[in-house]
Amino acid sequence: MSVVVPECCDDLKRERGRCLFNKEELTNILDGGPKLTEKRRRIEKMLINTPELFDDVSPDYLSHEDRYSNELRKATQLMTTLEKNGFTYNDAVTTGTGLWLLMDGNPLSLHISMFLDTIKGQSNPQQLQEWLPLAEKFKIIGTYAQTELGHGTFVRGLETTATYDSTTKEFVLHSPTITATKWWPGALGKTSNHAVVMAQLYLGGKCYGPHIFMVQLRDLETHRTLPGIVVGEIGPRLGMNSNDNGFLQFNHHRIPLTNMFMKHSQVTEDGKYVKPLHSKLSYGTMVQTRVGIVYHASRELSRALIIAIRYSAVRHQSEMVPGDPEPQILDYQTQQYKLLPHLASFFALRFSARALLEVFIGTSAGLGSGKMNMLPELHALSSGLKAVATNDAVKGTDICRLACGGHGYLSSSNLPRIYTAIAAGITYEGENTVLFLQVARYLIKSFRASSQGQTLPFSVSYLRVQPPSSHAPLMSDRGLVDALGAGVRWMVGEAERRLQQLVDSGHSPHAAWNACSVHLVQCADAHTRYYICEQFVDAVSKLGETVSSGVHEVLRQLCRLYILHRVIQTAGILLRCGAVDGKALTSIEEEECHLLATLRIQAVSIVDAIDIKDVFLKSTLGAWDGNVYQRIYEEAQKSPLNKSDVTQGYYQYLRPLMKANL
Ligand SMILES: CCCCCCCCCCCCCCCCCC(=O)SCCNC(=O)CCNC(=O)[C@H](O)C(C)(C)COP(=O)(O)OP(=O)(O)OC[C@H]1O[C@@H](n2cnc3c(N)ncnc32)[C@H](O)[C@@H]1OP(=O)(O)O
Ligand SMILES: Cc1cc2nc3c(=O)[nH]c(=O)nc-3n(C[C@H](O)[C@H](O)[C@H](O)COP(=O)(O)OP(=O)(O)OC[C@H]3O[C@@H](n4cnc5c(N)ncnc54)[C@H](O)[C@@H]3O)c2cc1C
Repeated sequence: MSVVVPECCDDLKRERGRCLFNKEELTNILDGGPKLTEKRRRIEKMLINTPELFDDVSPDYLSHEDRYSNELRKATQLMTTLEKNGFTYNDAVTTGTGLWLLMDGNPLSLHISMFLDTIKGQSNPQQLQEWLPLAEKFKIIGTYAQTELGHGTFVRGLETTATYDSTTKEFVLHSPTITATKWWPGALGKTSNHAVVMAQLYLGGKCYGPHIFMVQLRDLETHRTLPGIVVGEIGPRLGMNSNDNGFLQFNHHRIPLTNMFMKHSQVTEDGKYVKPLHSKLSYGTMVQTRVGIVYHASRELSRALIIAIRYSAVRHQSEMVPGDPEPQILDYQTQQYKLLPHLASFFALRFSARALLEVFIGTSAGLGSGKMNMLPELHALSSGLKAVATNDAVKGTDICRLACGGHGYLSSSNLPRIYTAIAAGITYEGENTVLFLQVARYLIKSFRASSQGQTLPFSVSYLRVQPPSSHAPLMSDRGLVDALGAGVRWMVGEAERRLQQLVDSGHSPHAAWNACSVHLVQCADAHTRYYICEQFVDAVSKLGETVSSGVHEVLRQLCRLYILHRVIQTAGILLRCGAVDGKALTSIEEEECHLLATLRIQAVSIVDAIDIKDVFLKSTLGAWDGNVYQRIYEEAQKSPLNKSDVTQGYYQYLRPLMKANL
C-alpha cells in the first residue's frame, strides 16, 4: 500500500486554506519533538508498506474464531515487521501506530505491556536474565492474570492461593472456589502459554497477602494446557472481541520456588519471608499501565475528534438563514460546543500525560536507590489521571459519534469501535470510582498533614491551610486556575469537616468515609482537573519562548477554552466558596462562546496537525479528502448480505410467513 495523499474536497480545501499556523510545528509539539515525529513517520511508512497488516474484510463480518485468528495473524505480523526493521514493540505502542492497526483487541497487547513490564519491574537479577530474553523474543507468551470472578477491585480479597511446600521447594497454586477463577485477563484464553499470576502467599499456614508468580500454562511445543490447569475464553464482550480474554483455574498446581517474583519481597528456601521496602511495590505494573493508559486514552480521543471535526466541515444540513445554502454543520455553535472543548481536553491530556511520565520516570529512578517517598504521590497522580483521561475520552468519543448524526452509528465510521475499546478503560486497570477514592484518601491525608504544619508534596501543595493569596488578575489564565485551586481546597476542607463531624457524632471512620464518598470522589476529580489545568498552562507558557506566534496562539486559545469550560462546569463550587461571582461567570460564558467561533476557523487544521493517517483512522467519515458519501456507499457494498439479491433468509422464513394463512 503506498501513501497517496488524495486531493481533498472543496470544503476541506477552504478550511485548510484558512490555516494561520505552522502545522508541522504543532505536530512536533504533540509528538514530543521533531525527532519523534520523524521516527513515528518512519514506523508508519514501514507499516503502511506491509499490506498483510490491513484487513480486506471488516472483523464485523467474520466468525468469532476467524476474527481472533485474523487479529492474531496481524499481531504476529506486526511484531515480526517491527523486529525486521530494527524497531521494538514499544516503538509501536508509544507512537500509537501499531495499536491502531489492532484496536479490535490485539491478542499480544498484554504480552507487550503488562507481562513484559512485570518481568522488568518485579524480577530479581536471575529471573530477569532468564525470562526477559525469552519474553522479548516471543519464545514465551504471557499475560497479567490478577482479576478473579469474585474480585477485581479488591486485590487484597483475591482467593487464589500460593502455598509454599519447603519439602519440595515449590509453591502449590490453587483456586479454592468458583469465585477464585481468574477471569478477564486479555489473551489468557487461547494465546498465552505463560501468565504472571497474583495469588495470596501462604507460608507455614500464615497469609502474607497478594504476591506475583510466573506460571507456565501451556506446553511450549503442543500448546496444550498443562495438568492441574483449566483455561479458556470468557465469550463475547461489548468490544475488542478479537482478543481472547480468558479464565483460569488451578488444581494444586506446583511451580518452583524461583517462580515467585523476588525483586521486592522474597521467600527463602526454608520458607522465611523477607518484606519489601514498601508494601505496595507489587502493584507496580498496575501503576505503570495507568501511566500508559493516559496516553492511550488521549490518542483514542484524538482519532474520534479528527473524524468528527473533518466530517462536520464536510456535512451540510438545514438552513441557518432561511433560503441560504445549507451551512457546514461545524458552523452551528452547538456543534462547536460539542466538539471543541473535547479538542482542548485532548491537548490538556497530552501535556498531562507527559508530565505524569516524568513523575513516573523520576519515581522509578528513586526506587532503584531505595527512595520510596515519591510513591504515594505517583499513585495518586496516576490513579487520578487514568480516571479523568478515560472518563473524558469515553465521553468525548461518544459525543463525537453523536456529533456525526446517523452516520456516526455506522461501524465504517470507526467511532463505535474506538468507543467500545476505550470504554473498557473506565473499568480495567482500576475502576475509576475506586481510583478516585484512592486519590481522595491522599487528599484528606495531605489536608490533615498540612493542618499539623507539615510540608506537602508538589501536586497537593496548593491545599495547604494558609495558601498565599493569588496576585494574578481573576480573568487571566493563572487567576482562573488559582480560582479552581481555591475551589478544590474548599471542597477538600468541606469533606474533611463532614468526615470529622460524622466521627464526632459516633460513626466509625470507615462508615464516615462511605457516607462522604460521593463528595470525596468529586474532590478527587476536581483536584486532578486542577492539576491538568496547571500542566496545560505551564506547558503553553514554557513553549511560548520557543514556538512561532501562530502555534502559540492556537495553543493559548485551546488552553483558555479548557480553563473556561472547567470554570463553568465547576460554577456551583466556585460561587459557594467565593472564588468567582455571578458577574465573572457571565463574562466567562460569553468569552467561551466567542472562543468557540475563533477556534472553529482553524479546527480542521488543528486536527490535521495531530497527523493520523487515513489507514490508522479507518473511518469513512474522517478521511483526509472528505470524500464521505462515496466511501460510505462503497463500504456498504462489502456487506455479505449484498452478495446476492435474494438471501437464504427469504426462502427460509419470509416466504413461508407470506404464504401462511394467518
Ligand atoms: C508509555 C508506554 C506504556 C505502555 C502501556 C500500555 C499502553 C496502553 C495500552 C492499552 C492496553 C491496556 C491493557 C490493560 C488491560 C487491563 C489490565 C487489567 O485490568 S489488570 C488488573 C488491574 N486491577 C486493578 O487495577 C485493581 C485495582 N485495585 C487496586 O489497585 C487496589 O486494590 C487498591 C489500590 C484499590 C487498594 O489497594 P489496597 O492494597 O487494598 O490498599 P488500601 O486501599 O488499603 O490502601 C493502603 C495504602 O496503600 C496505598 N496504595 C495503594 N496502592 C498503591 C500503589 N499502587 N502505590 C503506592 N501506594 C499505594 C494507599 O494509598 C494507602 O496509603 P495510605 O493512605 O495508607 O498512606
Ligand atoms: C476489557 C477488560 C480487560 C481486562 N483485562 C484484564 C487483564 O488483563 N488482567 C486482569 O487481571 N484483569 C483484567 N480486567 C479486569 C479489570 O481489571 C477489573 O474488571 C477491574 O479492576 C474492576 O474490577 P471488578 O470487575 O471487580 O469491578 P467491581 O469492583 O466489582 O466494580 C463494580 C462496581 O462496584 C464499585 N466498587 C467496587 N469497590 C468499591 C469501593 N471500594 N468503593 C466504592 N465503590 C466500589 C465500582 O465503582 C463499580 O461501580 C479486564 C477488564 C476488562 C473489562
